[in-house]
Amino acid sequence: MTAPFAPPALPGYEHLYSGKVRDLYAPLDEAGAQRTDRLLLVASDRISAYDHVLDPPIPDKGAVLTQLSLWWFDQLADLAPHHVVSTDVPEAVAGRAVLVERLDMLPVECVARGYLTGGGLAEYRAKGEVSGVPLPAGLVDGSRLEEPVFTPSTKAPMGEHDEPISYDGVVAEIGPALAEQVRDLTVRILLRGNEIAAERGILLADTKVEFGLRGLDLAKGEDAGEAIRSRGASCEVVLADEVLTPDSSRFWPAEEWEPGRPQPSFDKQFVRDWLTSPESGWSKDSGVAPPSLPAEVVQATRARYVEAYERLTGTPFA
Ligand SMILES: Nc1ncnc(-c2cnn(Cc3cccc(F)c3)c2)c1Cl
Repeated sequence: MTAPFAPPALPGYEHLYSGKVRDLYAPLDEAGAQRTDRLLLVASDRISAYDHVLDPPIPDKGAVLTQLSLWWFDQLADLAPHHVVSTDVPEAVAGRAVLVERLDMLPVECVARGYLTGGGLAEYRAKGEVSGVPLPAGLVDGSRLEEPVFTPSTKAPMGEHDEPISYDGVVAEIGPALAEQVRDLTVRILLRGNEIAAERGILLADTKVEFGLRGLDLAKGEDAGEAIRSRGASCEVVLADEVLTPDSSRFWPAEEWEPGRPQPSFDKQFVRDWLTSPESGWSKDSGVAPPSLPAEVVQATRARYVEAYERLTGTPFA
């Protein structure tokens, strides 16, 4: 992906990969070779909407979401060990990068939904179920589910959309023990997240987490999938990537929740409203890149990220 905003070169690190809004680096050892036990996860200020990376970046978005994720890892430490090693990172990415333990990642996007919307709602409307789980009749956009439903998907190749898979598909991919463990953990993480967030006026409609294995000890050239299926059940499951951020989860302002229509996004509504207003001169089905966001939309969006962080953590964003 030729990112419009090139990720910074970081001395002592090699850039490995860039997603829409995040960049991945490998620390180098004294000989200049990639360390194989660590990664540097960098959150940029880029914001994505309607499958486009928008312009300009949102100042401090990367730092706010990194600090929020670190706070959640700490809140969830009794549920699952995590991959964070250090926040001692290069000055160029201070506050918005994390040094993490390199894990053997499970090839599953672990999604749990506490409220029905988006792709889950579409599947429900078509089939009366989501990811093979039957749901009661009469649910509408934004309906709260009795308990969160695990709706996993495969990790699509770069730039493509993840494909929903059934729970049995997850079992086939990673084995029954790990499948049950990640389903249970994903649901518990969303429940705990909502216990904490609801008190602060935020609903987490759904979330996507990723897990990696500690202790798989892949041999050179060994097939990871095979190793996971055969030895994964005796490894430690570690919560990786980012957790319960507005980029990995749908954040809704609790006081505006009203089932039966699309819910406003806590953080992205100003962007969506402007992009879909006549003022932008853009149409989301046009397939062309959206115009640059006006300064007031950028500032209002920055303020919503800071507000989410301060409400949830109870700490002023520095
Ligand atoms: N602890 C880990 N061990 C091994 N791999 C990963 C890993 C690989 N990819 N991703 C997603 C991603 C995170 C940031 C920036 C990107 F561009 C992509 C996460 C992790 Cl977090």
